Amino acid sequence: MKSIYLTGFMGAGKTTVGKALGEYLEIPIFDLDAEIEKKECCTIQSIFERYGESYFREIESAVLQEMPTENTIITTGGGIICRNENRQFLKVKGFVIFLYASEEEIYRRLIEDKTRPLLSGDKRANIANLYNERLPIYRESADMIIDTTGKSIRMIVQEIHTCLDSSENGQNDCDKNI
Ligand SMILES: Nc1ncnc2c1ncn2[C@@H]1O[C@H](COP(=O)(O)OP(=O)(O)O)[C@@H](O)[C@H]1O
Ligand SMILES: O=C(O)C1=C[C@@H](OP(=O)(O)O)[C@@H](O)[C@H](O)C1
Ligand SMILES: [Mg+2]
Repeated sequence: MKSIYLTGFMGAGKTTVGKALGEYLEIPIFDLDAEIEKKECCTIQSIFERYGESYFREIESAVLQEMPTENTIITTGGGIICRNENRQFLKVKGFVIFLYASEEEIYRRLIEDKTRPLLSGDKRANIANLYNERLPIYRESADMIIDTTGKSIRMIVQEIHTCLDSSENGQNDCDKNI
């Protein structure tokens, strides 16, 4: 089985859902941000502060390509789809599940968050700008779309499981209209 890559905006629940999905399906799971922090011995915030976003993006692409491409769940950072190189990699190597959440829900989930450098300052405006810019790209690069808005982690995991089963049987009609 090709590895499953969870994509979506910051706060969509990629890291949280990925961990629960890995436990449920008994598949190993890697979180790209956690792998980057391990490799750099530094938090994501410090990497942005010290070296800037473009350095972070270089490391992110390199780490993406180091991850197993079979039988693994990879939870990506929200910006993975910004680079064409990464989109091509995901398209060829993986099965991409876009975790959607409404902009309002993203804001609610991240209202207290201080760990995401791209949201520092005017959080509402930063979310709105990036969200509108990225939404079509998440959609286009997805093999499956799951709406997480208002759903518990358990519900999302079960929905993904059901959708993966129907996709194996040649059907994939999960939340195509988002
Ligand atoms: N379905 C959900 N419902 C409510 N809160 C959620 C849900 N999924 C994630 N969260 C919360 O949103 C925040 C961001 O989740 P996280 O997994 O780090 O998202 P991502 O990795 O996509 O940025 C965390 O506080 C997490 O507990
Ligand atoms: O959307 C982005 O550009 C980013 C998302 C973050 O990961 P999460 O999506 O897990 O928050 C992290 O990779 C970094 O702060 C940049
Ligand atoms: Mg994450």
